[in-house]
Amino acid sequence: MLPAVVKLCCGISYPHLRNMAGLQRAAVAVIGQEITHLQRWGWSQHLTGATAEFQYNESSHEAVNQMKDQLIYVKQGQEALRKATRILENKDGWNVEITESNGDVIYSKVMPGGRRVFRLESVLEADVDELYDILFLRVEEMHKWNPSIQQIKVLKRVGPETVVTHEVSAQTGGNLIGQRDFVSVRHSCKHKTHVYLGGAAIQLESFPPLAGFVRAEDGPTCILIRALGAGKTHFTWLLNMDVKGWLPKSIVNQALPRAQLDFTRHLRRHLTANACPR
Ligand SMILES: CC(C)CCC[C@@H](C)[C@H]1CC[C@H]2[C@@H]3CC=C4C[C@@H](O)CC[C@]4(C)[C@H]3CC[C@]12C
Repeated sequence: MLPAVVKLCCGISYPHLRNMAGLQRAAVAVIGQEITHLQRWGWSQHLTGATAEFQYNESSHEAVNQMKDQLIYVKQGQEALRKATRILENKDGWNVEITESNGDVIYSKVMPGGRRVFRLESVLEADVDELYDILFLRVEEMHKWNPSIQQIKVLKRVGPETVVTHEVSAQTGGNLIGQRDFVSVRHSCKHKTHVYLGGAAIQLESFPPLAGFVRAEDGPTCILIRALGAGKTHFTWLLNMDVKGWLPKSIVNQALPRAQLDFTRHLRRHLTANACPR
């Protein structure tokens, strides 16, 4: 019962909870209560002190530490989403960058510190669940329909709403920036009529930059999908990327909105190819 409650509380699937002895379960219970508390009141500072008041033995130590790690990823994902939505909510300073004949518009804005971020607004012929499935649940299949991506691998499934991913962009002809790889935490927040997909670059000791690759940083970023009815959705994508490497700003600021238009074009094509006959 208890492991199930903890799993429900934090959305973490953790197989060896099932085999825990009394004291270990009690340690987990303390964390479970803490998680419930954090979820109720918002994530607060006391995450690192979550288990401090409880004495647990050696064998449960590792399990508890792993749970703490997982909580940290969830917290990072939530923070990325919060920061990215704050950028989107601030309506000041956005300029139209590109207007497409299909109605897609890309706006851009210079953030304090000088980085230009891009916001794509688009209407897609798909429902919220379908896009959630394609963009979050089947993230590893993205390279199959999007030639800008060489590979996406889920490194850690932290829970149903949070994953840690390794992404490699493709070396395509028109890509002036060159191939990049990213390690990110991706966090989703799904409701019936809207979905938030947030993400941010993270450092993983177990996954240092690969030789021959420039490790770029994506985020804080988010995609917001909103149902419009009649099988249509509004798609907002904040692209906030540090591509790293030595590149003139003008090249980067041209390539990023291009990458957004390419992405949406491939996504539309994939949606049409997958459409069920009505
Ligand atoms: C211009 C060069 C450097 C990069 C081109 C490829 C870019 C557009 C690719 C590389 C990795 C990709 C991201 C990989 C994973 C996700 C998580 C998913 O839930 C929504 C889409 C999103 C956020 C992708 C958006 C497009 C993306 C940022």
